[in-house]
Amino acid sequence: MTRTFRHVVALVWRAAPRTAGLSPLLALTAGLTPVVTAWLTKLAIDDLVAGAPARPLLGLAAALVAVAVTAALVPHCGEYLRVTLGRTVGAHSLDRLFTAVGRFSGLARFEDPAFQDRLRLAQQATATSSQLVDDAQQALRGLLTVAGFAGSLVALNPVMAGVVALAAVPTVAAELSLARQRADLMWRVGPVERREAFYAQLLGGTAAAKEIRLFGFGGWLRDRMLAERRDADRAKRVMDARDARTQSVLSGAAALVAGGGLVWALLAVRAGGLTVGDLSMFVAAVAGVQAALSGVISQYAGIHHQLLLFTHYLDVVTAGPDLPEPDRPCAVPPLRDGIELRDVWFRYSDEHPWVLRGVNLHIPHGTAVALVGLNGAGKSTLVKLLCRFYDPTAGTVYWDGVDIRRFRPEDLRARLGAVFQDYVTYDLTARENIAVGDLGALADDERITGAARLAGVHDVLRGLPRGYDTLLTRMFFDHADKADADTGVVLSGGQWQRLALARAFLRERPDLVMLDEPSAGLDAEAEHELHRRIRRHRGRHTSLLISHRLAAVRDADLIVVLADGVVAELGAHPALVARGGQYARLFALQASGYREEAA
Ligand SMILES: Nc1ncnc2c1ncn2[C@@H]1O[C@H](COP(=O)(O)OP(=O)(O)OP(=O)(O)O)[C@@H](O)[C@H]1O
Repeated sequence: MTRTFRHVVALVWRAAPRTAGLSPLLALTAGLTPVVTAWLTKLAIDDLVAGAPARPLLGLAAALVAVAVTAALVPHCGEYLRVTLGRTVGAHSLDRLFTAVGRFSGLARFEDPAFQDRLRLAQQATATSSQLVDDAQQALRGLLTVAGFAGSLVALNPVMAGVVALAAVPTVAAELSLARQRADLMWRVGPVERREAFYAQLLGGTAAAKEIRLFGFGGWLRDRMLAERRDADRAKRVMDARDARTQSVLSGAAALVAGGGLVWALLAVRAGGLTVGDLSMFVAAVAGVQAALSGVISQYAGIHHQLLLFTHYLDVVTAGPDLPEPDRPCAVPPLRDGIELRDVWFRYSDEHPWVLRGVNLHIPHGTAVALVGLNGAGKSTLVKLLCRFYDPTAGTVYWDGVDIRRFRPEDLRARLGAVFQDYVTYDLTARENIAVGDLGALADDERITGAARLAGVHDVLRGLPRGYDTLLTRMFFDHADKADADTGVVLSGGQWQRLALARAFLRERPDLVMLDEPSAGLDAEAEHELHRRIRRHRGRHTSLLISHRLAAVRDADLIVVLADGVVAELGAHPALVARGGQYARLFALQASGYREEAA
C-alpha cells in the first residue's frame, strides 16, 4: 500500500503539478478555518466578559467576518480544483495504462482471465481517481482541523485537551474497524458485481440477442444475473446492519463523553479554572474534532479502496514485456529466401494440450502456400506464430535464416499482411474500417478505393448514403436521428469480410500475406472472383491461404496438410490427389458434394 501511495502521489504530481501544489494550500485554509473561528470567538467572549473597549471587539468581529467569508469561498474553489485535478489525473493515468497495454506485443496476457480482471480494476482506478484526490484532500483538511484544535487546547489547558482526546477515542476505534471491513467487502463483492454486469451485457447487447431469442434462454441468464445481485446485496446488508449498530453505539458513547466533558468544563468555569471563552473553545473543539475525525476515517476507507484499485493499475503499468525482447534487435530484411519453421512445438500454456508437435515447413519466397486440415488442427495457431503473437514453446521460426525473436515484433509485423478468421468489424466509417490497415492512407482516396476494389467491395461502399464516410454501425445514434438511414448502415457478413480483406490489401507490398479463411462468408461465385483477384494482387509476394474449401486452394504452388500437430502431407494438388492420402480423401468428398448438387 505504501508503494502504491508513493506512486499515486508521484502520478498526481506529474499529471498536474500546479493544481496538485495548490490543493494542500486550500485544504490548509479550509482545515484551519474552524480553529481560527473558535479562537476568535473565545477571545471575543473573554473580552466581552472582561468589559473590554469597543475597538478591539470590533476588530475581532471584523476578523470573524473575514474568516466566515473565506470559509464560504474556499469550498467552491476547492471543489473546482478537485474536479480539475481528478480529471487531469484520470486522463494521465488512462494514457499511461493504455500505453503500457499497447506495449504488450503478444496475445497470451490478454487471454489470461486474471489479467483481464486486473485490467478492468485498473481502468476503474483511472475512472475514479478524482474520488481519491477528493478523499485525500478532505482527509488532509480534517487532519489539519484536528491538529489545530488539539494544539490550541494543549496551549490553553492540557486537561481540556485530554478530555477532548478521550471523547474522540471511541470514534476513531470504531470507524477504523468499519473502514477496514468496508474495504474488505468491496473487494469480496467486486467479482460478484462483475459477473452481474456480464449477464446484463449479454441480455441487453446485440452480440447474443439472436441466440437468446431463438433458444429462449434469456430467463435463465436473468435468473443468474439476479442471483449475483442478491449475493452482493446480502453481503452489503450485513455490512449496513453492522455499520448502523456500531454508529449508534458510537454516537451514544461520543455524546456521553462530550456531555461529561461539558459538565467538567462548566464546573471548571464556575471554580474559576477556565474562562467563559475557554468553555466556548472547548465546545467548538469537541464538536470539531469529533466531526473532523469521523470524516477523516471514512475518507481513509475511500482512500484504502482506491489504493487497492491502484495496486492493480500499478501491476499493469509496471509489468515487464510479455514476449522476450532482443537486446540488440536486427532490422527485418525484405524476404528473399523464405520462411522456415524448424521443429516447432506449441501449446497455449502448460495446462493446455500440445497444438503443434514438431512442425517442419519451408514457405519459399514468392510462392502461394495453402494450409489445410481439420477443425482444431492448428492452422490459425501457425498463422499467429508467424505474426509472433506467441513464441513457439520449442523450436524456431526463421525469416531468411534469422530467428524472428531477434526482430522487434512491430518491425516484423510491418512486413506482414493478414486477414484473421475472427476479423473485427469496427463501429467506424467504411473509410476508417479500411484505413486502420495503414493509417497513413486515411486521407488517400486512391489507396482506400484501390484496396476496396481489390477486395470487391468498392461498388457497395460507393453506393452507401454517405459513400466511404458512412458510419458502419447503428450503435451511436440517438433517438432523434434513428429513422435517418444516412446516419449509419449495417453490412452483411460477406460485405464485412471483403472490408476486412481491403484492410489487409491496403498495406503496400507486404512480404507475406496470410489469409485465414478469407472467403468463408462469400457465395461460390464471389469466392471464385475473390481468389482470381488475390492471385492477381499477389504478384511475386508470398502468401499463405487457409481454407476449408479445397477447390479454392487447388491452384496453390504448395498445399500443406496439418494433422495431429505435424505436417502430414505436402505438395501440389495433382501430387496430393495421386498420393491418395487425407487431402485426396477430403477433396473427393467435397467434389462429390458438388457433383451431387449439380446432378
Ligand atoms: N487462445 C487459445 N487458447 C487456448 N487454446 C486455443 C487458443 N486458440 C486455439 N486453441 C486451441 O488450439 C487448437 C488449434 O486451434 P486453431 O484455431 O489453431 O485450429 P484451426 O486448425 O485453425 O481450426 P479451424 O479449422 O476450426 O479454424 C484447438 O484445439 C483450440 O481449442
